[in-house]
Amino acid sequence: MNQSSTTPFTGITLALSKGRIFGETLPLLARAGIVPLVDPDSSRQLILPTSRPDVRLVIVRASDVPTYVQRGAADLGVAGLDVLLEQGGEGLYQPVDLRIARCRLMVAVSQGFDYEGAIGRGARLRVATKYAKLAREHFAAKGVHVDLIKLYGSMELAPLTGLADAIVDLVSSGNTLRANALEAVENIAEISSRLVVNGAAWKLYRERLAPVVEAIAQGVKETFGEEVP
Ligand SMILES: Nc1ncnc2c1ncn2[C@@H]1O[C@H](COP(=O)(O)OP(=O)(O)OP(=O)(O)O)[C@@H](O)[C@H]1O
Ligand SMILES: O=P(O)(O)OC[C@H]1O[C@H](OP(=O)(O)OP(=O)(O)O)[C@H](O)[C@@H]1O
Repeated sequence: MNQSSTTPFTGITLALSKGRIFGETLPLLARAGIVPLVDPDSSRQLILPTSRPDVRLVIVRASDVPTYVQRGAADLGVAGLDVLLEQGGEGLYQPVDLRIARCRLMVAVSQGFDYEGAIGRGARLRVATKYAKLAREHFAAKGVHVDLIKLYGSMELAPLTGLADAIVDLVSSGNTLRANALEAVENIAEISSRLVVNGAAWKLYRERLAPVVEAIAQGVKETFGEEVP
C-alpha cells in the first residue's frame, strides 16, 4: 500500500499512455476516486501515485499497454481497440468499453484515385500502415492483392509521396485526411479504448480488482449514459 520506490507496491497498477488516452481517461478515473498526484506532461516520472494510496498509474507507449498487462507488470490497462485487435489481446479480459478516444480504422487514398477501379482491375495495391495484421485480413477478405508497407506514423504522407496507393489508418474528425487531400474509401472497424485486465489475475485476485473495475465502469455510465454506443 506504500507508494515509495523503496517499498514493494502491493496495490493496483494501471497502465496507460500519455496524451489523448491519459486526458480522456482522467475524468473517468476521477469519478472512481482516482486522481493522479503528478502530471505526466510536466514530469518525467513514469510511475504516478494517485489520491488512492492503493492505486498507481504507470505511463507507457499506447502499443505497449497490452504487454504490461499480459505479463502482469500492470494489473489493469487502457488500450485502444485498434492496438488490441492488431496485437491479438491474448490473455486479456476486456470488461469495459471506456467509450473514449473514439475513431475509425479506415482505408484512405488520394482524392481522385480510382480505388474501386483499381480493385476491379485486380491491380496489386501498395498499402502503407502501422496496422499490418488488420490491413492484411481486411484485404484478404475482399480478395484484393496488396503489398503492405509497414510504417510507424504519418501514414498520410505515403500516398502523397508515391510510397503507397492507399493507407490504413485511424480517422476521427477527418481533418488530417482533408489537410492532405486524401479521402476515406472503406471503414474497417469502429474503435474506442478498452479497460483491460490480466485474465489470470482477474481469476486469482478478482475481489481486489473488481471494485476498481466496477467504479470505472460506473464512471463511464455517468459520463456517457447507459445506452450501448
Ligand atoms: N484521431 C484520433 N481520435 C480519437 N482516437 C484516436 C485518434 N488517434 C488515435 N486514437 C486512439 O488513441 C490511441 C492512442 O493514440 P496515440 O496517438 O496517443 O498513440 P500512438 O502514437 O498511436 O501510439 P504509440 O506511441 O504506441 O505509437 C490509439 O491506439 C487509438 O485507439
Ligand atoms: O481524423 P483526425 O481527427 O484528423 O485524426 C486522425 C489522425 O489521428 C491519429 O494521429 P495522431 O493525432 O494520434 O498522431 P500520431 O499517431 O502521428 O501521434 C491518426 O493516425 C491520424 O493521423
